[in-house]
Amino acid sequence: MQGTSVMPNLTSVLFDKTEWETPDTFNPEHFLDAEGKFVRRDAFLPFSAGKRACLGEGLARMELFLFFVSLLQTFCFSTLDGVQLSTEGIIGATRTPYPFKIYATAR
Ligand code: HEM
Repeated sequence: MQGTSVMPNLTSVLFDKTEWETPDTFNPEHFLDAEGKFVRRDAFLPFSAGKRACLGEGLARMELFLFFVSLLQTFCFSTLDGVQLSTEGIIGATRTPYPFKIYATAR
């Protein structure tokens, strides 16, 4: 009906067991082929798709790249002994990780 608000739930595709080998695990190999080269996956839609897709995608990708590359060039990150980090999160308008502690050691 005209005027109806629609909120797509991207979790259904970003954690789709028929699209991802290990959807509940941090697994960079989701984006690597057998030779270790980057592969684009159609199911990776954090910025949504179609006419109402994110207008800030280019800016967000650039900022995330600069932010994480600067951190990784400066620090080594590790977990506290015996602590296993969880990919579970707090569900709201976005999915946020539970608070966690890690070591950041200067490189
Ligand atoms: C990691 C960062 C970001 C993610 C994951 C993200 C994700 C999304 C998603 C999924 C939508 C579609 C929402 C819907 O279904 O209606 C959206 C819309 C939008 N985003 Fe982003 N976004 C990010 C950063 C940004 C930034 C940095 C800007 C602007 C500087 C931006 C501007 C917008 C705008 C204007 C829309 C509405 C587009 C429309 O409805 O026509 N976003 N974003």
